[in-house]
Amino acid sequence: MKVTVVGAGAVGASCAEYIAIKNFASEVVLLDIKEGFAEGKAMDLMQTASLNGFDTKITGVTNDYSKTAGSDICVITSGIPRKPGMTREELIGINAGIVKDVSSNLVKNSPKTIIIVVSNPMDTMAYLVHKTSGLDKNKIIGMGGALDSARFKYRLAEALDAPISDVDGMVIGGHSDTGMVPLTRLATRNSVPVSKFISEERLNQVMEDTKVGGATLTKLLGTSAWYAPGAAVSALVQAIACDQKKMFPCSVMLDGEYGMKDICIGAPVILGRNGIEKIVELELNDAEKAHMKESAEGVRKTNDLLEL
Ligand SMILES: NC(=O)c1ccc[n+]([C@@H]2O[C@H](COP(=O)([O-])OP(=O)(O)OC[C@H]3O[C@@H](n4cnc5c(N)ncnc54)[C@H](O)[C@@H]3O)[C@@H](O)[C@H]2O)c1
Ligand SMILES: O=C(O)C[C@H](O)C(=O)O
Repeated sequence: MKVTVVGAGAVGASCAEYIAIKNFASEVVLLDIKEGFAEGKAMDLMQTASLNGFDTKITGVTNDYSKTAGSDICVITSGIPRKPGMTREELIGINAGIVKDVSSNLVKNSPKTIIIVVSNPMDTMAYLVHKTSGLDKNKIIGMGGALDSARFKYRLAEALDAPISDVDGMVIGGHSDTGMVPLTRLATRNSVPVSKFISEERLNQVMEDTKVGGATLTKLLGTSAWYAPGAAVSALVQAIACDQKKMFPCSVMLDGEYGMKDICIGAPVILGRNGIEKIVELELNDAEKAHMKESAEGVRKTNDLLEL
């Protein structure tokens, strides 16, 4: 199993590290445009192998796509992150060109690859890869919901004063400060709806804190987060590589599901060796449907800025 990660920055390196530590891939190629940077990150990570007990071979390359040939899975993290006060959507001007070039180079060298898009604004970047790469739709996956759901569970556990392993919940919709749809109605603590334990007001607070999860970290860190994003990407890569048939909310091209077409937006999917093996349609209530519709309008507005 060969995995390429483009962008050896904060998220790319974190993702490569988690993939290696989980020890399921034979090879991870880190590629960056900055001279020597990916080589340095790869060497540093390889020097943790004997300490962390993994056999995955990590190599770094400067913009040499021939070294990515035959990748089963490629992850795109190249591009700029936001600074405090910015939205993800403001990154489109720089990141769209980068993502388009990178995905075209990846597909040229690995025509059968599955691509996981991470660069922001992620739903629009996933849409761009759908429109320009020629890959089948099951092979293009946007990572956002897995991270947002992890943050949702963190906030739920905090509100419930419970261990995170006790809680379950999912965030669908767009990966943006206003577009996320945390499904509070379906969130549980050991199968019991969380509304049994906390007030509606507290649950609304959990929802709002979840939606601005990325912005909160960006304000604290001065740039956007990388540990949980890297872990979320590695979980998707593992689900595909190990054919786990696990369910994650991912940005997926819809064709009638959730009443939408021609849009990439977060919805639960089953991930396995073929990438997106199924889109799971949940029965949403009217408020959730309205929230999803509003979220989609926001994503479409950003998609309209693309020069396709
Ligand atoms: N979808 C998500 O949930 C999620 C989570 C976190 C970050 N992100 C996004 O991921 C992206 C990367 O974030 P980061 O914190 O790792 O940024 P970073 O600046 O640390 O790393 C980005 C790397 O991309 C490289 N790069 C730029 N152009 C390139 C090109 N054409 N080819 C190859 N490499 C190139 C840069 O040299 C840099 O090393 C940002 O757009 C950020 O918003 C998304
Ligand atoms: O918040 C960001 O800009 C980065 C990423 O999308 C995140 O949610 O951490």
